[in-house]
Amino acid sequence: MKQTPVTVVTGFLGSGKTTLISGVLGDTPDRRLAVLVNEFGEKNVDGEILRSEQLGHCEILDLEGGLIAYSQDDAFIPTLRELQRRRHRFDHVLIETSGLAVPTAVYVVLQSEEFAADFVLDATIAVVDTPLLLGGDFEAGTQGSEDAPSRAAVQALFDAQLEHADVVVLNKIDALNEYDLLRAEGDVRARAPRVRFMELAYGAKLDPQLTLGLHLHELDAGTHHHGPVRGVPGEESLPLEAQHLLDGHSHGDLGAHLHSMNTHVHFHVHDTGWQSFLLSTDTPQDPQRLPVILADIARKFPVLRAKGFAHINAGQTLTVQAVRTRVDSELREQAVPRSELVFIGYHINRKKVIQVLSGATGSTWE
Ligand SMILES: Nc1nc2c(ncn2[C@@H]2O[C@H](COP(=O)(O)OP(=O)(O)OP(=O)(O)O)[C@@H](O)[C@H]2O)c(=O)[nH]1
Repeated sequence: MKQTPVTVVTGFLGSGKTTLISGVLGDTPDRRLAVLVNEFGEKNVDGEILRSEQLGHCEILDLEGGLIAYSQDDAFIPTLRELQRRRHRFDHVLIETSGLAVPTAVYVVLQSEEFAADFVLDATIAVVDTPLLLGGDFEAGTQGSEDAPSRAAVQALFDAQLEHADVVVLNKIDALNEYDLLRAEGDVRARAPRVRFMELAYGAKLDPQLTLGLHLHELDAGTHHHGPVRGVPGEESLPLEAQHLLDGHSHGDLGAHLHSMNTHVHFHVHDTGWQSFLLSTDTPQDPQRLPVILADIARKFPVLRAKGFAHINAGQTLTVQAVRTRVDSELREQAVPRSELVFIGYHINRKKVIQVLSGATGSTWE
């Protein structure tokens, strides 16, 4: 049996990974897909969203616990093992990494003795929130300024995700003009010159042919190679002369492999500045007011992402998706027993968020 291709979808918090994957799943009814969703936070909202679309040809598996780790991983490795046993049932595996992860740990696990013969990396796709990129939100701030640590942490992660991508998808581009797109492409190329393809996703839609079955790493599968692809035409496809620039990601022997594991640990040591917490309440929420309140909270505190479900009444639920101060919400005819929102940010103060949220909504959040 051929190796099962694995596509890794990475991208910063709220860039549109789940939306994009959901579109790909909808467009590929003929493929049997397994989707592994890894979220940073106590609750897997993305997994629930994908499952709610009821796509019979896909199996959605949650990976709890934040970041996929190199070893002693109690979520990713057992799940992959489980998929390995049922490999004949799937044509392709998609892994959505958390918005705070760099996908190198996934590569190392895929290349390990246990999995290398059965799985092969197809491509790593990084999804970019283009308006935020153009707005300078992924730039480090002025040294000494109050938000400098948070901005530096955001930039480091954003750049690291791009650095490991084969394909970068410029997302949320619906309202952008050609000049903006060229500027965004230039910015990405300057940060990550080794990216192979740039794609534009209008309305978070991408042709599945540009997403699945790219075979960008197949020729290298036996040689533990995650660097430039040798099988794709064009000058970008040539291997880099200075392979050491790949920071341990292109290697043909075990020594280099071990080296790569060591050099990448720093990306996965959890930066304790990143925090996430789940707040919930039993009190029904006002669907008009809640989004306004959440935008206000993102203005007051370093909350970069908030998402979840709010209980409105016996028959209605508000799905809430906030990326910084931009809050999307949607009323659904579906009941949830209580409101649950996940907040993610850099050094956010849970108590202060509770205070403002409880005061503004007139409910006790805890
Ligand atoms: N306007 C616009 N909004 C989008 C687009 N793609 C995604 N969004 C919105 O962006 C928000 C975040 O989208 P998600 O798909 O949940 O992002 P994500 O990368 O999976 O988020 P995390 O897993 O939390 O990192 C949602 O409100 C989406 O509706 C797009 O192309 N245009």
